Amino acid sequence: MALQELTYQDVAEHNTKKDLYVVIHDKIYDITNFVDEHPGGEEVLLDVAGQDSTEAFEDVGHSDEAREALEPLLVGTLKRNPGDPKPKTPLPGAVSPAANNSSAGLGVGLYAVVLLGGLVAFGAYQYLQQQQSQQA
Ligand code: HEM
Repeated sequence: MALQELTYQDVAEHNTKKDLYVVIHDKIYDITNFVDEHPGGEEVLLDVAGQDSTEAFEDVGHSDEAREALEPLLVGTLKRNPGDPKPKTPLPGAVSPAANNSSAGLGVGLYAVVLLGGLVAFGAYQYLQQQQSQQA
């Protein structure tokens, strides 16, 4: 079956046990027939029915097997509209370029702040040393 492009609103309509879609890493899965098989129980899946469950899925630390179990359930990809929630936490080294950029941006930003703080402290230390040696 060809993959559909669905919006959040479309996915949100599939939020019952008999018709259950979830979004994981911007891909849409029809997990209706998987709910009863889920080793983690149906409750957690019903909690995220029709929603982005990337975070919930990744927080559990699902195995490669679990990821493989997703493949046959794929029905489409997510089409983000302006104002939709941002992508959830990406996989380490994830394929989604948008998600990757945002996390890389934060990482680099954080390094920059730490580095800058270090430089300022070092500069101040040097300055004080110089002042002291001039006084002596
Ligand atoms: C929608 C696609 C999902 C699939 C295909 C899936 C698949 C699996 C599989 C195969 C396992 C067995 C352990 C493993 O191989 O990692 C598992 C365990 C588990 N899953 Fe999921 N899962 C999905 C979504 C979720 C979500 C959204 C949650 C939300 C919290 C969740 C919570 C859990 C928990 C708590 C376990 C551990 C159960 C235990 O060890 O007692 N799963 N899942």
